[in-house]
Amino acid sequence: MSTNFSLPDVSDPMERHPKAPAPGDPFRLHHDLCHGCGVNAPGGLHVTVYAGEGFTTTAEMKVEEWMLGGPGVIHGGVLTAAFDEVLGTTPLIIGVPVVTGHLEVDFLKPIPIGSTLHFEAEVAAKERRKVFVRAVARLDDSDEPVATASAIFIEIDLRKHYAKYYDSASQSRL
Ligand SMILES: CCCCCCCCCCCCCCCC(=O)SCCNC(=O)CCNC(=O)[C@H](O)C(C)(C)COP(=O)(O)OP(=O)(O)OC[C@H]1O[C@@H](n2cnc3c(N)ncnc32)[C@H](O)[C@@H]1OP(=O)(O)O
Repeated sequence: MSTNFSLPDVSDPMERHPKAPAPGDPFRLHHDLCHGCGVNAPGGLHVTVYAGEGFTTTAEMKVEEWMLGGPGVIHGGVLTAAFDEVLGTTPLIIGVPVVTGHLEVDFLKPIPIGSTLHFEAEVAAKERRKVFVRAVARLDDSDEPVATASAIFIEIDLRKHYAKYYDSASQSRL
């Protein structure tokens, strides 16, 4: 399948899930070995995503030496993984567990090792099982975006989707 990020003309109605964290509160870890958020993931990003107002979220990530790509700057794949985590957690604000179907990243500025990235994301629309999410990343000393990302996530039945791969998937928390 070949896809572009293109918002539907009309979104399905969306509501903040009653069990979504309050603005400023973190989403609970979904798996302790998750490369994005897991506290026990070897070489993981250890990103915590926080609920914002409405359908928005925020997150931060310290850009560490091991994330290096070009000399002194972050690797594009590491940044993409961070976006995947932030964007992929955001649909939980409407109570929808998802997997990534399509992810686009625009790399706008070099991102130095030692800086801190600040992410803001929002669910922009939902159409049937597709959830459209956008995000922007900025550095702590600037309002200027250094990268943006857009993604189409696909709603899944967690137990069915992961049953074949990991029989305790049903124990993961949302
Ligand atoms: C262990 C426990 C974990 C617990 C978790 C909790 C959640 C907490 C989140 C934390 C944050 C994680 C953040 C990281 C998230 C990843 O990185 S997930 C890992 C990477 N992604 C994957 O592995 C997905 C692999 N792909 C697949 O499994 C299947 O292709 C999919 C995506 C489930 C779709 O298959 P399907 O269910 O058969 O869907 P299908 O009926 O073909 O299509 C349904 C709709 O989606 C559209 N669609 C399908 N594929 C695509 C695509 N690639 N692009 C665009 N649209 C698509 C179709 O066009 C269709 O649209 P409409 O016809 O309604 O317009």
